[in-house]
Order: sequence, then structure tokens, then C-alpha cells
Amino acid sequence: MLELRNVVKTFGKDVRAVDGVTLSLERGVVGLIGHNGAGKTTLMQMIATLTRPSSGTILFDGADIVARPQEIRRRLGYLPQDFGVYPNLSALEFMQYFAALKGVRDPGRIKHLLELVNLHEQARRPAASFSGGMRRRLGIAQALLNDPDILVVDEPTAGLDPEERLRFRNLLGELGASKLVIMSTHIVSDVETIAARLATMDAGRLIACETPRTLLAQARGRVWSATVDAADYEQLRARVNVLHAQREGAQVALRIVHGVAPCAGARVAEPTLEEALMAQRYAVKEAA
Ligand SMILES: Nc1ncnc2c1ncn2[C@@H]1O[C@H](COP(=O)(O)OP(=O)(O)OP(=O)(O)O)[C@@H](O)[C@H]1O
Repeated sequence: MLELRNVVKTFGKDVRAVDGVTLSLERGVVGLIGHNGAGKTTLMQMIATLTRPSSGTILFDGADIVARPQEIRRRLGYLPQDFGVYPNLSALEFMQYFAALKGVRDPGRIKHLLELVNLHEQARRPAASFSGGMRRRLGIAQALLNDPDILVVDEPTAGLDPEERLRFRNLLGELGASKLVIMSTHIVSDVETIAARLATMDAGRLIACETPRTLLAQARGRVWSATVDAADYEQLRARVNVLHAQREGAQVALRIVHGVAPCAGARVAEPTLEEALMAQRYAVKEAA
């Protein structure tokens, strides 16, 4: 469906925001994970045809989207990181406004989408009174007006409370059954139950794009739990990658990623997905 071949985006002489990304994506939710500045937004903006690659190719169902951006625009929904609503418009008016801009004439579609994002009961309230989560759900509803095949959402869960997060996650998971949904986030738990694949980026590069199952399998045997004396902790920390440390009186309970047992008494632990991603990051760094 979507194919990126050696995509590069540079800003000025020094910044390689996206550095040679090659990636092939089909239907389902893809979580795009990376630290601040990893290149997620730039990559998504190129897919959304809001900025052009400096080099490389992006194909959507075989069509080059740089040469023919309309091929993907017709079938794309995009929710930018800094999505804003018009405070004086109600949710219904907002949707009517965007439906008119996008040439969507079916009023039933607006009703359906407001129900889908669970805003139908607040449809006549001005958006100024909406919470962050409600605003973002309205953003998803407008991105779905044209019934897109590909939905690109840039950090939609930032600043949401746990309940809104869960609601949003479930909504994107449902949409992933019939569409390619690309969602960037810093927070692994936002995508771990819904993502078919996790694409990790670091300094513009794609580290890997794997299923959660593969990531966990790769990390198995490399994540350890251990409890050490606080006095030994500093020394150990200088030698191995510590994922988590919790002080318990004179001792420290640790989760560690390491190829072999990191210290006496360490036990192999079942990795969480977040730990598996960190283990992958360390493995790439060590190989470099
Ligand atoms: N218009 C621009 N001009 C110059 N540099 C830019 C521009 N846009 C992005 N960058 C730089 O490119 C790099 C990647 O930025 P990008 O916003 O894509 O990262 P990100 O992973 O989305 O980060 P965040 O999680 O903070 O949104 C950063 O070093 C950023 O400063």
C-alpha cells in the first residue's frame, strides 16, 4: 500500500531530519516511536504530502506521491500534532465546515462520524468548552470525512488523561481493521495493544519495523532482574544498561538489558514491550 524507498529530508546543510528511511506498510496500526527530534513528524509530513523529500521515493499503491500528490491526498486523513479547533464553532458546525471544504455532501456521514468518536451528545456545544481529548476526537472525525484508506496521526495522545488515552487507543485500533493508521507517540503503552507493527526511529534513521511479537522474542534472554546492594549499584550501572531501578531500603531492585547475566543472582525476566524496544535501541548502538 505505502512504500518508502531511501527517503531523506534535510534542512539546511546540517540537519538530516529523515536519513534514508526504507519501509513498506500495509493495513493495520503502525506505531512510530522515537524521542523528540527523531524525525517522526517530518516523515509523516512527507507521507501527507505537506513537505517533499530531499531525495528518495514514496509510493502509494504504486503511484509516486511526490510527482502525483493528489493520488494520496484523496485517500488520506491527517491529524497534525498542533491540531486546533475553531472555538466558536460547535462540533457539528466544525464538521459541516470541513465537509464543505472537502466536498463531502452526505450529512449522514457527519452524524456517523460524531457517533464514532463519541461526540454526538456534545455536537452542539462550542468546541471552546471541549477537553483536549474531545478536541482530538473531533480532529479524528474531520480526518475521516473522506473515508480515507490511510490515516496519519501525529502524537494524538500527548496531554490526554488515562481515560481519554484508552478511548483514543480503542478508536484507532478499530480504524486499523480497515485502514493503514500511522500514529507517532513517545509512549509505547499507547500503541502496544493495537499496533500491528512498531517502527522505531532515532536521529532520522529507522531502527526497525517489527511486530510486537518479534520485538519481544528478540529481547527474550537479554532482560534481567536483579537486586543489589545500593553500594554496588553505581559500579554496575557504569557497566550495563539499566532499564529501571527502584530503591528498597539498602538495596536496589533492577531491570537490566545485557547479553549475559549482569551480576550474581540476576534472573532472566520476561521483557515488557517497552523494555524490548529499549533492548533493541541498545543493540543497535552497540553494533554501531
Ligand atoms: N522546518 C525545519 N527547519 C529546520 N529543522 C527542522 C525543521 N523541522 C524539523 N527540523 C529538525 O529535524 C529534526 C526532526 O524533527 P521532527 O519534528 O521530525 O522530530 P519528531 O520525532 O517529530 O520530534 P517530536 O517528538 O519532538 O515531535 C529535529 O532536529 C528538528 O529540529
